[in-house]
Amino acid sequence: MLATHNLSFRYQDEPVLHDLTFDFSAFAVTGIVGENGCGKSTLFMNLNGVLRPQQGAVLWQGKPLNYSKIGLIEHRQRVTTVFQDPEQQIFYTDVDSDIAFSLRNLGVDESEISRRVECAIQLVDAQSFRHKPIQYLSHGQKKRVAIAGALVMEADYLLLDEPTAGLDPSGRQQMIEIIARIAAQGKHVVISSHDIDLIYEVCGGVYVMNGGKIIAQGEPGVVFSQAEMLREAGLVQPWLVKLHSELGFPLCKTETQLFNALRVAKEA
Ligand SMILES: Nc1ncnc2c1ncn2[C@@H]1O[C@H](COP(=O)(O)OP(=O)(O)OP(=O)(O)O)[C@@H](O)[C@H]1O
Repeated sequence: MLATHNLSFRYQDEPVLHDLTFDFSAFAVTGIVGENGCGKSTLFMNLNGVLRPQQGAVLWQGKPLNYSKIGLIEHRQRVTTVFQDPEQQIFYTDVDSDIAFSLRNLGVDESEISRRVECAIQLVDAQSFRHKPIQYLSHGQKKRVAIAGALVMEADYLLLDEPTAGLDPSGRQQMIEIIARIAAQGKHVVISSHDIDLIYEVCGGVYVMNGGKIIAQGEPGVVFSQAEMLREAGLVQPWLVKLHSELGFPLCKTETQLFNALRVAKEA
């Protein structure tokens, strides 16, 4: 449903994205990895219609995005974005009002707003801090509020820009669980990150970007086995893939799976 076709974008004289063809419908969770400055955030702003490509197109159901005011309002109800810095998306001092902001702007009925806010709060596990003023929340909690604010749109696609940036290990683990819960609800999630371990663990498909181009795509275990390609893109292999390719450990998606496999092998 959400895709791009030969999309190229430049800021004034600086070309940033080159001839990008993505299909984000094949997997529940798709990852885009690349080093700082390779164009991930610029791509997201093209995908949600904030920026418009000079060549090629963003496609919805195979048709080029309609950039009229109405077209963009419709598009943003199908594709919502959560940016890296939650402060950019926080407008109120209380959690519930902040999460409801976009729906109130759209004039959605108050009982429907309450229903959607409750669902979003459950999904991001925000029950324990929903009554605290937002300014007292931790960075990780603010990120979860920003995600809830996107989830209430009940869009088909959620774009997450660097969802684990600035999170401690337990916040990171909670984010992984939240992404899994969102995907289990039948939504598509697209994650842009240079946290390659995250992308390896949660994504069904992955694109590697370098210098605004796609240099590899496919199943994460296969793509991330190409150590030389990743080095050229300024990335390192996920540690679980490295253990497999360099030391012959079983290829596992998560640390838990690896420990279980090693325990079984030890007992055998
Ligand atoms: N508003 C802008 N005007 C001009 N150049 C910009 C603008 N925003 C980004 N750029 C440039 O576009 C390139 C891609 O930036 P972008 O933020 O999309 O990369 P990124 O992969 O998201 O980086 P990071 O991982 O650091 O967030 C960089 O060279 C950046 O300097």
